[in-house]
Amino acid sequence: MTPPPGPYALRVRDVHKAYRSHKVLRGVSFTVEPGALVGIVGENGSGKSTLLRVLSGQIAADAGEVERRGTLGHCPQATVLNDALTVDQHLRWFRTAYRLDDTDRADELLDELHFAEYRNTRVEVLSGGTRQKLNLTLALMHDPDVLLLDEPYQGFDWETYLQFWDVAARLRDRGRCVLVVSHLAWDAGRLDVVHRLREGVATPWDAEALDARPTAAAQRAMR
Ligand SMILES: Nc1ncnc2c1ncn2[C@@H]1O[C@H](COP(=O)(O)OP(=O)(O)OP(=O)(O)O)[C@@H](O)[C@H]1O
Repeated sequence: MTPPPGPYALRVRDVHKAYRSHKVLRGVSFTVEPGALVGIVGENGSGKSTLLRVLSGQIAADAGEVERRGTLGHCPQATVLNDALTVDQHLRWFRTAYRLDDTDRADELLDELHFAEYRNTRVEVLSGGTRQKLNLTLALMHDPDVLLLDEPYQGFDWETYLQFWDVAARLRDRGRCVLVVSHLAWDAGRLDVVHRLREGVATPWDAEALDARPTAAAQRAMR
């Protein structure tokens, strides 16, 4: 497939990835422009996390090309945190790793995602949802150009889930490329473009065809 001309933040061309004989990605191609909020959906096991790991460079594709313009923020599904450190210690650690002058952006995110009260709490005693908020903050605090977020709101309460989408929309409005892995049908209405992974390839998905509103039962399940 020939990608469309023009500016892009992320260009994926004919990416293949197998685990031994299990062919998970069998020719994934798409292009994401700067300033786009894009969803990757698909059933469990369809290869969404594998695709994000390939896009982030965490694992190598067997074939195909990934071109990325600008800095990367990757929020993996499994949190990579140090139990012995507090939230603040994580922020200082990542400030150094990212070579930032301050933690201003992280401080904003602590407020926006409602977990500033845990600044001095060690990760080992944080709830799963709060760990995930820290995981997401660490992926966003250097204001990267391309964001790869693998179900970043896992364990969030409903208010914080909504807040996450506000944060993602503002990043998109500031020209960032935001890619969100989701298996929740009701997220589709919040996304500019949705790619569905099935049988190893990505195809555009018509969000209009879905009822993008969560049911009351679904909202309760998120609490
Ligand atoms: N390191 C690995 N070694 C072998 N098989 C793997 C590995 N990682 C993933 N798989 C397999 O590859 C397939 C795709 O997995 P992946 O985690 O990418 O799917 P997913 O769409 O993200 O699933 P989910 O919605 O459950 O998170 C699955 O069948 C999984 O068992």
